[in-house]
Amino acid sequence: MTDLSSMQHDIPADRLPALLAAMPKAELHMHIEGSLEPELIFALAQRNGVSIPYASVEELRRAYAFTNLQSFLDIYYAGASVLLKEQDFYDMAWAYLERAAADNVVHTEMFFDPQTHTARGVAMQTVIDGLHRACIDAQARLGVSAALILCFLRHLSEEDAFATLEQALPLRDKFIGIGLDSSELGHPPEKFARVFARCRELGFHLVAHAGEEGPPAYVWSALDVLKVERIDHGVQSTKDAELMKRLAQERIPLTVCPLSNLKLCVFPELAQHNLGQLLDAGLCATVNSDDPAYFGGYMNENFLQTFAATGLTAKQAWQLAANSFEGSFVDAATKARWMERLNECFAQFGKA
Ligand SMILES: Nc1ncnc2[nH]cnc12
Ligand SMILES: [Zn+2]
Repeated sequence: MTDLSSMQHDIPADRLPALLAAMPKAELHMHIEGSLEPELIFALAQRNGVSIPYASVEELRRAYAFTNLQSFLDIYYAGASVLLKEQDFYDMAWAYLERAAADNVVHTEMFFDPQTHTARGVAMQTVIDGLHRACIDAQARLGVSAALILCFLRHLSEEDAFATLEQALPLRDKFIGIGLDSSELGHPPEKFARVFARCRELGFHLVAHAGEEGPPAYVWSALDVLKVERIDHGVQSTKDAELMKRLAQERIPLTVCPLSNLKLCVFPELAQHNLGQLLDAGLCATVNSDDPAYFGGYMNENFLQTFAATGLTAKQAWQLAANSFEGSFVDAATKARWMERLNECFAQFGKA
């Protein structure tokens, strides 16, 4: 039997960046529309004859200076306006999946925001078919398993969420879960109590953004009212000791996104990020990219920059990867296989 705890300590500090890049990992929190790179936005705008209010890729990239979540969302929704055809959704997802494979992501659960597209007259089927086809190809051609989670936009009404669910139900075999995203403050989870109850009856996995900018109370109500299985972000939970105890005891996964938190000014510096505190308290915290095209990094960049800034260790790297498998919506046998790959990777680095 391998002595894992000594193996995790035996990795020399100068090998940590290579280990972070090489270790197998799952991504549980990324918005596929947030993977649209400026170059692809321009290419799709030209292909579809859509005009965008930026003269060049550089000018668009310069606009990515955010002060909070809303300042980002305004640009993010504008960027998504170039997506019209099934092939557009496929191309966007495929570009992300290739990047994920390069970062040794073995499994990804991708959020999508159908209301952003159906409000512009794009059919639900166009959105889901394009994304789903990329997921199928990712398994076959990249060896990456990929699944979709449909998110309701919380700045819109519950009635709109119900209508969106109705439109998506004929395609229910193509997504595994339901999430809640967009402007958090002023839109508490309980606004969506009834539609989440319906999604639960239908057998979907449930997640929600909570405690990104919003208070710990939103994390409580995501758990108790919406009955979600994971909390997206959740970094504000450290302000509530009772909540921290509950999250640790129930091993509720928190899908933390360090570069997103930095770019949206949730933390003033990456060095002040509370990821280490969440791990030390025994929470099932994970690292994720959120909207990688907008926040300056995909998975490995999130790991590398966060570890460099906060001094997290190889043992914590192992814990984060293990947490990502634990928190994923796959069967136990698949999780066990990924854990073996993770341990093999650490054993290799321990020897080198
Ligand atoms: N970080 C984030 N928070 C809430 N909604 C989002 N939609 C895309 N990224 C988001
Ligand atoms: Zn998010």
